[in-house]
Amino acid sequence: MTRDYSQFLPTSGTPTPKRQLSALERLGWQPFFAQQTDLETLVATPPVRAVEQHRSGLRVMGDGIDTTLPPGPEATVGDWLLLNRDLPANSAVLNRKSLFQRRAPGTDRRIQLIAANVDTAFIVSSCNADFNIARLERFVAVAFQADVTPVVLLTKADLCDDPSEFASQARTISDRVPVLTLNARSGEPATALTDWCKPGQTVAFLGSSGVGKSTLVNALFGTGIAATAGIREDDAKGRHTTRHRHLHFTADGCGVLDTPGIRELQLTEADEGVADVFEDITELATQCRFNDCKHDTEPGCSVRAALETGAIDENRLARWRKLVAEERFNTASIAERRADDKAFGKMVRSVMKHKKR
Ligand SMILES: Nc1nc2c(ncn2[C@@H]2O[C@H](COP(=O)(O)OP(=O)(O)OP(=O)(O)O)[C@@H](O)[C@H]2O)c(=O)[nH]1
Ligand SMILES: [Zn+2]
Repeated sequence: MTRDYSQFLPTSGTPTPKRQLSALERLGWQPFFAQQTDLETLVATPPVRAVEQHRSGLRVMGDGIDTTLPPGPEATVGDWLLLNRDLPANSAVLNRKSLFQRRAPGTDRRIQLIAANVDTAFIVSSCNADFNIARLERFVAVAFQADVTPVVLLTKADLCDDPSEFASQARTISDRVPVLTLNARSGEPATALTDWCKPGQTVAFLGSSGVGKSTLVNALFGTGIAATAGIREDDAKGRHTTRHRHLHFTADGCGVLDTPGIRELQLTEADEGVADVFEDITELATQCRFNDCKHDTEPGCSVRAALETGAIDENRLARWRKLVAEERFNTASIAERRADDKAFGKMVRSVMKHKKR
């Protein structure tokens, strides 16, 4: 039998909708991964994607492959590996397009890999009291840092008199972040999210409890959920619960990442993500006279000057200060934290002083 290896090779641009996707493409195989290797290697060590993380190992799927790798590879859900059939624990991990990671709590504070190769992060909040601009900015910073495209979804638009009020607030976060309002319980998500939930794409949902993440995931899967790669578990109350990290695929071939860890991602090692969200303020800060300007009382401070002319918003500046402080604190090691304790206390007091509400 002659096998068709053309699926391994990079295609130019995005696949045309008419072409039938290969098994690998339906798992999220993209030119980015194909370009890292060659045909010979791909035949000897077929690519597989990590879809579930268990204590006992990593479940991986490929073209006609569904197996569990013993612990060994430094890999997480979403990763692409080249399966070494003789020594599965030695399977090589391909370079990642994107990566969510966090620092473990506790003393060693190791970096933990949360999810790899996510294309779009839906940052979910609701058109009600859950809506909190600072929290949204924090999630957007985490997504930027991970190299994942953030999209803000504001659910429960059907329960709110004026959803556009929430949307316009969310649009002030960054002009690089689309904002949508919707009723997650209606037919809207299936059509509103199609730009991002395309075959071969991988998406994740971030947001606090009760905002509608599970409802949105269910809407994407429709009734086809039982036919997907990973079957979801239900607890006694019939509510969907996720006990381990899990990537499952819609009938169309869009990967949906379900992980409890990703919902409460901390802001750590995310200075670039924060800088991206507050691009304007970051840019101004580079123009201050002093490199270490605290934008407080220093002469020649561009940030304060912009504040005075109304070029930047006072509340937004306060949120930036708080996010920068939070990021620094989370990223610092325990030893650094002890050493910086005094400095940090001072920084917090200074933030509080600047924060009007
Ligand atoms: N009317 C209306 N109800 C919604 C909407 N989105 C979610 N809900 C309801 O809000 C409740 C919480 O939704 P979930 O999807 O369970 O929220 P979640 O974000 O998955 O919550 P956790 O699993 O706790 O993280 C459910 O009763 C949903 O039916 C919406 O857009 N409109
Ligand atoms: Zn300054």
